[in-house]
Amino acid sequence: METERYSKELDVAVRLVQMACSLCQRVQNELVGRKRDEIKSKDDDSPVTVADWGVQATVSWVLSQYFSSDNVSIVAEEDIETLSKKDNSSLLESVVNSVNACLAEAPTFGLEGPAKALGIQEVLEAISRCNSNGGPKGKFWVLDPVDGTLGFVRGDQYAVALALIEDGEVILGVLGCPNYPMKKAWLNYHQRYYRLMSNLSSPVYGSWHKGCVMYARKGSGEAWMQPLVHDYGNFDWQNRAQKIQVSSINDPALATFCEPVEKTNSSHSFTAGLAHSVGVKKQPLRVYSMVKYAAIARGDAEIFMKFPRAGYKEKIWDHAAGVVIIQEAGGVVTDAGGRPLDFSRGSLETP
Ligand SMILES: Nc1ncnc2c1ncn2[C@@H]1O[C@H](COP(=O)(O)OS(=O)(=O)O)[C@@H](OP(=O)(O)O)[C@H]1O
Ligand SMILES: [Mg+2]
Ligand SMILES: [Mg+2]
Ligand SMILES: [Mg+2]
Repeated sequence: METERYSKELDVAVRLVQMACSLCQRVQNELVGRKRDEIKSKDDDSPVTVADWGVQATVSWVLSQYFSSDNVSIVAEEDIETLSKKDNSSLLESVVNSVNACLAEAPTFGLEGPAKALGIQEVLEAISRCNSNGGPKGKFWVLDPVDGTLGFVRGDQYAVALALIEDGEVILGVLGCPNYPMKKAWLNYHQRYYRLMSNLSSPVYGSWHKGCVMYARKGSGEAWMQPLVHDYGNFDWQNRAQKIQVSSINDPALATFCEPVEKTNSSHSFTAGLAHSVGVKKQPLRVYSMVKYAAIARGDAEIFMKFPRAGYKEKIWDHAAGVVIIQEAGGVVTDAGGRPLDFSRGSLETP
């Protein structure tokens, strides 16, 4: 039956993203509190952390356990170049520890972990196995282990994004948003609390803070959101899933648009001009990462605009999961020319 295709893939992917969110929460608490020396810069000056590598290793390892007969193919953001440098052995050790701590929790998420802890080589192999080139034919997973790493290291919003692509089409998308609560009102409460407490060096996210995981399967006409397992303990988290839909507001004067926090990632002046010209009056909602897609999918905002500077090529892992979730929640995603995003063009770019 058509609707049941990929149900195992979706089930494993949702559990896996839940588990990855738990890894990220642990690392974010440590980073924001203390271990700032474990934030590394990549060649383009963007940050990368134990969580980026740790999630990539964990997702890669679990997918290859569950779908080994499929010759799992994964396109993902990170590689092992920095981690393999002699000077970075303690960083590598932190990654291995975080992967093993995460996999040890696998049964809590209904997944099977390894019989014994993974060694350094196994972790490096799991990260570097995600080197597929993607392309127009066949099936491959796309992973952004931590999207919005800048938000992540600032103790703010970030997302774990996993998607499955077949013959150039996004079939499944799962978006974990550990700092994006199930209800928008809780976010406002959190932000007020954050401002009040911003002079504290310790993590500000208390146990009351709730994150969510969104997911959708292409063609199902449904998109779903569930709370983080980590926030609910092992209690009934799957039954707490709720359907989400994009906003029904179609008057630009009542609409809110989302955009990146960083001006260097998208021109704020260009979007302000565009918003003004179509009658948008409200202030933009600036949020790090694919949480912007999450905000649109459940109707917290109506429009998402991103216009990178000339020369920057968008990566498929920054969009795939978000696009299918928005579409199944009733929304539309296009490039600046009004065309659908093209996920068949290989690992490094959409048009
Ligand atoms: N120059 C430039 N222009 C456009 N986009 C860029 C650029 N540099 C990076 N990136 C990618 O954008 C991801 C974060 O983008 P956001 O749209 O969420 O921006 S922001 O964090 O809110 O400022 C971010 O994803 P992560 O690396 O996963 O954090 C980058 O892949
Ligand atoms: Mg990204
Ligand atoms: Mg990333
Ligand atoms: Mg990055």
